Amino acid sequence: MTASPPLLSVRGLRAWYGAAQILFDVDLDVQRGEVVALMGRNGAGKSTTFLSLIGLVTRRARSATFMGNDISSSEPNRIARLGMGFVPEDRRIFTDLTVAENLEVGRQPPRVWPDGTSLAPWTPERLFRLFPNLSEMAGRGAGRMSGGEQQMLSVARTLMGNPYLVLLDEPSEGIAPVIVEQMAAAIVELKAQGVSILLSEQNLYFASLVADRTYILEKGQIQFAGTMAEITNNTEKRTALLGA
Ligand SMILES: Nc1ncnc2c1ncn2[C@@H]1O[C@H](COP(=O)(O)OP(=O)(O)OP(=O)(O)O)[C@@H](O)[C@H]1O
Repeated sequence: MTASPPLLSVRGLRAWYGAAQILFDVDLDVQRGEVVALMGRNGAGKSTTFLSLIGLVTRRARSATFMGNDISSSEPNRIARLGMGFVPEDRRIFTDLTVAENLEVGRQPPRVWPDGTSLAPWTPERLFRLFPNLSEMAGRGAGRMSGGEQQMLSVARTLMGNPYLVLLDEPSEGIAPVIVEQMAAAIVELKAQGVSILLSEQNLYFASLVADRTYILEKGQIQFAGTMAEITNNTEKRTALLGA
């Protein structure tokens, strides 16, 4: 039996803000069902990698495929329609809508994998089981939530789109430790339910809790690719690339 092609496969990804080149020949793959951590210090290029994948910055790639489709120069709305979900670092929830209304904004039709397996559609009820905090505040204005609760809502709203792959930008950043633990537990549960995730993360502890593999960026280049165990045991790389 041959291995199935990666869900996401990128080779030679470069990106620019104006004249400034930020990414240099980034290669990465995500297989169906994997949780992969894109790591690196502040300014290493993690968010820019995500923005490149969803088509929001100037980018070029030798090749970039998602679900077998060439996305190397696709518009953001096409990439979203193909089933790539994105949770931005700044969350972008609608603060004048309730939690339940925010979820409805994200709702998209159910999807079926090319092999015929269906993706169990996300509903508010199913998401409330994943994030019990949200269920207690379904009618609350989203502006009256803590940063961590807003982060959960942002993830939940993206899942309402039934994405094949979720890009999650710094899920643990700026939230209280107890919510960080809940977020990690939710990601582990999402993986158990078959959701594929590429997340960016600076915190090695958090990444070790949730991810199978990691790519570590430094100055816009991948400087390490391997399993979480490999980076945890590699003191030299860990210190040099993550200061951890
Ligand atoms: N809109 C922009 N215009 C110009 N340069 C930018 C812009 N956004 C980011 N940069 C630069 O691009 C580089 C990579 O930034 P990026 O936000 O991708 O890093 P990051 O790894 O996600 O870090 P952080 O954790 O701080 O978000 C940095 O040098 C940053 O200053």
